[in-house]
Amino acid sequence: MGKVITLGEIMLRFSTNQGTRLPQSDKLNVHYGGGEANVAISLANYGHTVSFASKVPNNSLGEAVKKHLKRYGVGTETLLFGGNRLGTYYVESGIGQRAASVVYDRAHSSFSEMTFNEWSEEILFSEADIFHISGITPALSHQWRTLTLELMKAAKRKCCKISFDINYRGKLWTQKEAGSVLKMLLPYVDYCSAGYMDAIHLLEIAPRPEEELSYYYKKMQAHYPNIQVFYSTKRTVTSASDNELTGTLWMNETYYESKPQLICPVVDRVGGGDAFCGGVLHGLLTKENPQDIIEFATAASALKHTVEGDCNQFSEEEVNSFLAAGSGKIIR
Ligand SMILES: O=C(O)C(=O)C[C@H](O)[C@H](O)CO
Repeated sequence: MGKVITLGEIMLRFSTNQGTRLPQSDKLNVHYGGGEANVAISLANYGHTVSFASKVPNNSLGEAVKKHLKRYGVGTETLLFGGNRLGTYYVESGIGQRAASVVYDRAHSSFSEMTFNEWSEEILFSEADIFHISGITPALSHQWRTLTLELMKAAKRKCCKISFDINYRGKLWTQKEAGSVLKMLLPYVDYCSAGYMDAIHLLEIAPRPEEELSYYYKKMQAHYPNIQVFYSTKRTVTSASDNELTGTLWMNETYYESKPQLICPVVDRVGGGDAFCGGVLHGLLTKENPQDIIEFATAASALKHTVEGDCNQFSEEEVNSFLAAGSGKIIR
């Protein structure tokens, strides 16, 4: 097992019940969300030593975040307290052909207003194998663009592998802004979650509709030869409650695809990408065979779609038995 540090913003998430729009809701379900916190929880579920670095207000909401992370076995020694508020976001659940939609209310949060590195490099990266961060963080402020780069460089000095999920969020910044920041960050990355939309719209790789995903991975690696592993999912969406998910991986200059996983019905898609990322990182830390890595990560993501909330709720054993049994079986 390995030691992993993930860093990012954690938020309170409020979501409607299916079939209810936000403006008509008089009750909302409460969960925690945040891409990097979700990855930390997946890895803790699989038995890794993992700590989450963030900043939350020094009040009972911040204390509740700490309890949430501890409940899953995520280390909180790098969770800072201070600042003004805990970011929140609202999810209007999708149903049938109507997609889910998100409203962020995270301006002036304790994390987004950080202006300098408040962590000690020693504490943050000591004995860590992987430092995981995502494109959501540099989207939060100009200061975070500089800080993300600084932290990546510091992690490299400590010989950590850098894992980066592009996680483009169009409600936080434009493609142009994201593209120019990515150019600065990607030279430090070892493992990258990026799909063909990222390649075309953010990394300026000319679209070639006749080409498969492997073409884009090859092109991205030609631009960034430091990145050893690329991965993403291909999703066939038949409706908001019915998806087929295929995991893809570029590793050792070879393209791998998982068998497709049918998710029917989709209970909650949010966090599916983080569960996939957690599965890939777990695979990179523990598995030899790239095909096994991508099968595990895709199954982990498929399972996440069956539960409410952003976090993966399944252990390594449960993901493996889902893989072995296939969907739709009773486990006795
Ligand atoms: O969108 C964000 O900024 C979040 O981190 C919220 C969710 O947890 C995330 O999108 C899931 O990947």
